[in-house]
Amino acid sequence: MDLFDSPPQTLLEDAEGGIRYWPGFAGSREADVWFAELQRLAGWTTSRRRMYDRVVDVPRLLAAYRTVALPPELPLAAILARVRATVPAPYNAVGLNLYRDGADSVAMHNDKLHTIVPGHPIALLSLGHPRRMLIRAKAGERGRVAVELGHGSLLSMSHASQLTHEHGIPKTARPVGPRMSVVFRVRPLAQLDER
Ligand SMILES: O=C(O)CCC(=O)C(=O)O
Ligand SMILES: [Fe+2]
Repeated sequence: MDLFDSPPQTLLEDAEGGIRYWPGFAGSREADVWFAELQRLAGWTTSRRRMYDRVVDVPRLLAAYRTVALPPELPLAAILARVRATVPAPYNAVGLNLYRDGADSVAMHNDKLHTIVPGHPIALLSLGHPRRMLIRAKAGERGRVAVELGHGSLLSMSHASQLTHEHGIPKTARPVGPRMSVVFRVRPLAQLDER
């Protein structure tokens, strides 16, 4: 069977496709090129967030585009076409995260519900050094799944899964190189500029 026809691993089942993982979504040479171009050319920014009574740096770099205005020097249109062929949806926004080293992370969360349209998935391409994602039920037994998001892999998460589960990329003390995620979402029109 061709690598690109490989079926996904199902990490969570629900009525909307659950959470699925394609380890070999992109070939490693192609993923190398995407990583290098995005690292060099995307409009990376730092951000600050209120955490309780403090304002802290978001521990990763961010970039965001609407799919109707993708900069032509970035490989995002090609990536989007490939992602849509595997996880079809009318994606209108792409957010990029760059984890510079093991100190960069994203805390356990679900994607903000007012910024994603019900019924549509979130599709997440990973590039660069593998990092572990934890997925945990919000209630009940709180069973936990860990998935090592490899270079060139794709993860899809249903909208429904954002109601029942949290996900995050914990910091790691292991020496790790940079890792990027390229996250396609269907945003409500009024929320297109929100991350
Ligand atoms: O980088 C990742 O794999 C996760 C990013 C994420 O959860 C988000 O951007 O909401
Ligand atoms: Fe998320």
